[in-house]
Amino acid sequence: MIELKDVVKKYGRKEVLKGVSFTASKGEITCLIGVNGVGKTTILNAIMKLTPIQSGEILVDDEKVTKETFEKVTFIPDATTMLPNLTIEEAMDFMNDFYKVWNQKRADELLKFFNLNQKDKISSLSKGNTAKTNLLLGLALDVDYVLMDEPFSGIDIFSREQIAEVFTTHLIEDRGVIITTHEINDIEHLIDKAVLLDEGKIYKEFNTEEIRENEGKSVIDVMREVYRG
Ligand SMILES: Nc1ncnc2c1ncn2[C@@H]1O[C@H](COP(=O)(O)OP(=O)(O)OP(=O)(O)O)[C@@H](O)[C@H]1O
Repeated sequence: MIELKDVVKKYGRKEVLKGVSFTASKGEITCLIGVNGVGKTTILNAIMKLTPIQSGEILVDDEKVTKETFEKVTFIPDATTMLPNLTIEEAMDFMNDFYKVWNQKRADELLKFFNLNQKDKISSLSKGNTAKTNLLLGLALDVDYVLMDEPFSGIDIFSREQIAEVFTTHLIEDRGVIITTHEINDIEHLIDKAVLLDEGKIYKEFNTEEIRENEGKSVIDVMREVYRG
């Protein structure tokens, strides 16, 4: 389980996270939801220690984040291009050399799943194929937790559907996923838990199936209540 306990993050004097606490379990897809600038990416960066926090705690499987944690967690950034000068094949070789948790079999399956051509240079890929390549390079690591920042950002409906489909396959397996997205429609039916952020705090955290069954509400219904008052 990934656990944030009362995390406070400031950029200069601006307090972006004002005591954020939530958990994300293995085997579940947890979706961070909130308007632009609320701090979703900051949370993912803080989990990866890419940005320091002022107070609070972040635990992975009950332990503080250390270098070893990164054999358990991978971060798939938004559509920015990783390793632009390489072909997809060269990027996979690079990952293979760099990470002992690289799983070539799963990489080959993902290549096929996303219909990518491994001879293509990454800098020449469309935005949708760049996002798919980023997902391939992240999901082919044998780690327990996957953090994804806006995997659907700026890409067409068909690519979004294909990316959403990967969540329903064995390629995700029983890993824990934390995802940020504004495209809730694409994955509403796939997420297990929603964490709604507002003004630097968790406004609401709920199990999507429970709220569907008990209150007959979708994630979007709850978002409307929260953000539109
Ligand atoms: N490196 C930085 N230096 C200063 N301020 C920053 C930095 N990174 C983010 N911020 C600010 O922190 C706030 C939260 O940013 P963050 O990117 O985490 O939001 P977000 O919820 O992911 O937004 P979006 O939905 O637009 O991606 C914003 O006001 C942003 O301007």
